[in-house]
Amino acid sequence: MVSVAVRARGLGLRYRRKEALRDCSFELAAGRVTALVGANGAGKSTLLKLAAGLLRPSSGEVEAIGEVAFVAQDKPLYRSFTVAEVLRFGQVANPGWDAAYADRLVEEAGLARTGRVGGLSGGQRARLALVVALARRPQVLLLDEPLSEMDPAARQESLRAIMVAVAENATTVVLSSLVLADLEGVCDHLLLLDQGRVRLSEDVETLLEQHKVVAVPRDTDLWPHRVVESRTGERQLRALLRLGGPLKLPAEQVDTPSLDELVAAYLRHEEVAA
Ligand SMILES: Nc1ncnc2c1ncn2[C@@H]1O[C@H](COP(=O)(O)OP(=O)(O)OP(=O)(O)O)[C@@H](O)[C@H]1O
Repeated sequence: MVSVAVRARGLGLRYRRKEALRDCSFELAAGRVTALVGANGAGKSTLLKLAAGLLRPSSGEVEAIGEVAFVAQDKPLYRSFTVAEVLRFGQVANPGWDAAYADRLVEEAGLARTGRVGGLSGGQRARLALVVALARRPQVLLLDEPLSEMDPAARQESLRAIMVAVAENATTVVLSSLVLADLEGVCDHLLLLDQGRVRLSEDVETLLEQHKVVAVPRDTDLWPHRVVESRTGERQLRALLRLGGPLKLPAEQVDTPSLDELVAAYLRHEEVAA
């Protein structure tokens, strides 16, 4: 049986006037990497803060099992501290701190120990925040747009560090991102938020298997498949389908979408009520 590391049931959060999350239910398996995606304002940060215990739900509940580390979008670190001081503070504040691992990660990130946080670039600060989170050896690692300010090399290295942590400690990772291309091949699970609701919470492999892009004559009957998105030309119909059974089309009319394309199509199209 798969053990669950993060579980939400009927989770809702209302900021004064704004309902940021509504009736969200999902389960994330331990040791998996979840990409949390959605448009600006969809509720990603709110969901992570709730899972980290920094906000209290207005309704329902969310539970993360074990030691949780959360890195917020603005990567809060004391600007007047040096990198070495940040690490020392991390050690004092966290009983599970792995100092040797922290040193190694700082070295890999090329961060000078004597440099002050205030003098780091946004991307370097993001890497340091990630080091601090990883060095706590948490069971659940919640990262709010961890890669957004990093250059491509730093993104790759940070993702690698996260993947090593997952492999070594079976860490459960949830990371939000607006750019999915980075996460393709890294995430096992997709949690897609749409205006505060869970639109998809599924295994990435299953999602990719169950969606196809087809280019067919206009009058083709697509039943029993569900059309996520379609574009009709003069004679052709191009559609992203969620399969409702075997797809009986010639191979040249069928393509597999990338995860990025799939998510973009879902985000462009609001759910049509059944
Ligand atoms: N402190 C707050 N007070 C009032 N409304 C808020 C607050 N924080 C967020 N919101 C609103 O709640 C909704 C969800 O915000 P949230 O930051 O969770 O979205 P997000 O998906 O993380 O967005 P982004 O991709 O832009 O970071 C938005 O409409 C936002 O304006």
